[in-house]
Amino acid sequence: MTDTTERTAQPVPPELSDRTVAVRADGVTKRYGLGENAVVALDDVTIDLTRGEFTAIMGPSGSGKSTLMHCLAGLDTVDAGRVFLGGDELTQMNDKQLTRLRRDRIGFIFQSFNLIPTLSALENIILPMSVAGRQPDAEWLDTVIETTGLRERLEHRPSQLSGGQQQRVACARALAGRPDVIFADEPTGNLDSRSGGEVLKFLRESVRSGGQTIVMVTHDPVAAGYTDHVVFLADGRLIDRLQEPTRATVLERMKDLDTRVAAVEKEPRA
Ligand SMILES: Nc1ncnc2c1ncn2[C@@H]1O[C@H](COP(=O)(O)OP(=O)(O)OP(=O)(O)O)[C@@H](O)[C@H]1O
Repeated sequence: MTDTTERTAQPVPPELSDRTVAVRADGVTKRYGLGENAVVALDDVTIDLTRGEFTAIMGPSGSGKSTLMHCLAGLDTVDAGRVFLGGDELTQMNDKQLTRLRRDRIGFIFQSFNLIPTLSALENIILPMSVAGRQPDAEWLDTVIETTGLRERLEHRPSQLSGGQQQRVACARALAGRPDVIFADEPTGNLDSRSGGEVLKFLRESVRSGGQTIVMVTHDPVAAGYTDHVVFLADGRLIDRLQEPTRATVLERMKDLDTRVAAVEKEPRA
């Protein structure tokens, strides 16, 4: 449950009250450094991510993908603009509230799996709930274990699992608490194409059958082809979107991206 007592009440944009928007960035700007050395990592980014969709964030290296993900997930502060998770404004929350929100309402999947080496697969899967003092929903946990194909591996430690199996543990960990949204940062970056494909199929299935909302940063057009829609960043700005992407249409759009990047770079910043 969200504690609203510690933050200043701010009007929530009315369109968020229909509950179809899972995550929203509204005019978000993020700078790193000061003065001449300042880097504008995000430049007035406005985006709505729909509940129950699988979204890919793509763009060239340094375009702001990770920064956007971190700002949307309450892992980083913004310099201007507002970020919402459902009807709750992250940019009005203090550190304690953000920690609680990330723990209770957001799942994370990282390229490097980030499993605890001394814990078994099952202990890793239920760790966020254990930390939060919550009991896993036994039926849902069983479904997650079944669909990730980990039943025979639950007692194994991460070092006893393949990369693909470790990432499936990380996926199961992210899904087990039924978060409002899962943020995945290059989840298949350390996997061979077969294991990567299995993880992506699983993520897509959790969106299609389970109604999960997933936001994934990726460089890979194949990975983006598993999603419902792709947003493209260049130089900290949102420059394009693609619905129902396939590997081919993503590749085609990426070819066009260089031209667009050149055009964006010519535009003066506000
Ligand atoms: N902590 C930081 N301090 C200073 N500059 C930063 C910091 N984090 C990111 N940046 C800069 O902000 C810009 C956007 O970085 P970001 O990591 O979001 O890009 P990205 O698209 O995720 O890149 P990549 O695909 O290479 O991971 C880059 O110019 C980067 O150098």
